[in-house]
Amino acid sequence: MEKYVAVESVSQVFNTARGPFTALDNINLAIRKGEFVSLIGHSGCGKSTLLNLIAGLASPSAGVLICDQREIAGPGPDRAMVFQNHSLLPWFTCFQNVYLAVERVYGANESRAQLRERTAAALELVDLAHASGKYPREISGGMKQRVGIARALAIEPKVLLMDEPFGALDALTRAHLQDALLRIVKRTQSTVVMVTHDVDEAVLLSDRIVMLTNGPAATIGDILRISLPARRDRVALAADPRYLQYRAAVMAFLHQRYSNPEQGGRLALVGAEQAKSEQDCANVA
Ligand SMILES: Nc1ncnc2c1ncn2[C@@H]1O[C@H](COP(=O)(O)OP(=O)(O)OP(=O)(O)O)[C@@H](O)[C@H]1O
Repeated sequence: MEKYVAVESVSQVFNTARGPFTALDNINLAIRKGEFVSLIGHSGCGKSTLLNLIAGLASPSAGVLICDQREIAGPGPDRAMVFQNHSLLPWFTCFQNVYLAVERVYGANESRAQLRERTAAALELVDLAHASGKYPREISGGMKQRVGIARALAIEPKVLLMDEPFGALDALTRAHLQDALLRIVKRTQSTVVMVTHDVDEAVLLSDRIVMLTNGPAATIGDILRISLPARRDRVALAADPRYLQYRAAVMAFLHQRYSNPEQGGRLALVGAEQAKSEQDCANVA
């Protein structure tokens, strides 16, 4: 497998008032170009910490992270982040918010007309050309989030990093944006790493789901490869036995092998055999 993003023996220890806190312990993950990978795990297990390391917003305590054969040593235009909170500048229009990012990356080498063209194309990609002159306060939460995605895509990052991008949205808007994201990344062939809490979202969008164990010292507990057609129709998938099987496997990991730490701590590993037999039952049901 041609690895494009690589996380090699990465650990992250934070210095806290109560001493060192190991958030991540020995994470190894290789992601190929164009792959869509979701990170899932209970609250506080270290998903954002891992995403921030790939973004270059923090350095690991141990190990190395690589993007396109270069060590990640800080943030760069090859990796763009979309946050749960869209973080748009309220005094700028949608167009200006996207333009600002485009100018920062391409301003030195391209004319203003080219920068405007890039900005308009990105807004078009998320179906927001009609709202480009509006201010963030004048548009809905889902539209703001789409501007955030346009801003990230406009700089043509090699890797799109998303931290619960649809977490704050209602179910219908979320479904609409998930479908839009699937279409967009198919068109742009972007490599995507997305943090999510939503099992259905993970199965619908991902090529692989990386499941993290509970912290502290979280590590990768399991990786599930999703072999579903690239063009995924949520309505058809809802009754697809493979979809239900993948869903059950993630649920078994989250609720049996590693249940919520806030509801009883790190439970004993149920074991692959039991998880598998439960998964088989779910398949039959
Ligand atoms: N700067 C920091 N200093 C100390 N501890 C930190 C720091 N950042 C994160 N942590 C701790 O590391 C662990 C992982 O945090 P992280 O935010 O990555 O989890 P998460 O899986 O993204 O959680 P959530 O799903 O709730 O957003 C948590 O216990 C958190 O308290």
